[in-house]
Amino acid sequence: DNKDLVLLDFWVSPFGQRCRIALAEKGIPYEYSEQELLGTKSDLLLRSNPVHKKIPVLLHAGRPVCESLVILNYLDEAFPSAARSLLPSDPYARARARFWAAYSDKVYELGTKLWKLRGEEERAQARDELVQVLRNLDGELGDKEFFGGGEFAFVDVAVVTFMPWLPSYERYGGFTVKETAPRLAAWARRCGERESVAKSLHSPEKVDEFITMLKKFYGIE
Ligand SMILES: N[C@@H](CCC(=O)N[C@@H](CSO)C(=O)NCC(=O)O)C(=O)O
Repeated sequence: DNKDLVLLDFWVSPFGQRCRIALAEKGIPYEYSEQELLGTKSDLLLRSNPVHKKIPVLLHAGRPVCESLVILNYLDEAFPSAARSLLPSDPYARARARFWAAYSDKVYELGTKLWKLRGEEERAQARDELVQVLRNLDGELGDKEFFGGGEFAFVDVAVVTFMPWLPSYERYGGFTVKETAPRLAAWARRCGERESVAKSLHSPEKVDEFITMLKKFYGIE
């Protein structure tokens, strides 16, 4: 295995999965290092990301790169001869891709509130905001095959890892993706046919079990 590249990760993390999909798409070998997050974090993780103490962290020749989208950008720049790039070459297209990839984090941020917040009002607010985020993503995708246009690229990698979480968000939030963002739902199925995606994502059932476990862990009914 390639000691030069180590990914500190957590099996169900959509942020870590972004990196796994990018590395697979680019054909870059690396060592996967599963981290303990709910118990005692490893010294390696705490040393590598002392600011956020979060995964994913990419260790490249021992030097830590933190934040999933920063890692995706870094992979394009540090491995220019890899099988493919994820960002387009045009500066304006790159700017738009970075905007939408960063925006998609809201899916997870708001979705988490649906199962974590105790107040009915706060949950309803989070639901309404999440529905709007999904509508905006659906609008940006439009009738394109992928967010990257004709090819699966940067924004697609950023967004697709949240898809297995949506069935749980639908149930906790009381909405359907089919009605809210039908083109996004179809796009998610298309992405799931790619090997890099299929081998990195877990099933909605597994994700839902994980959420149930987290609710118990946090003592949320
Ligand atoms: N903005 C960051 C988010 C990473 C993150 O939330 N990592 C979580 C696991 S996935 O939900 C994490 O490491 N949590 C540990 C903790 O919060 O203690 C990114 O894009 O990399």
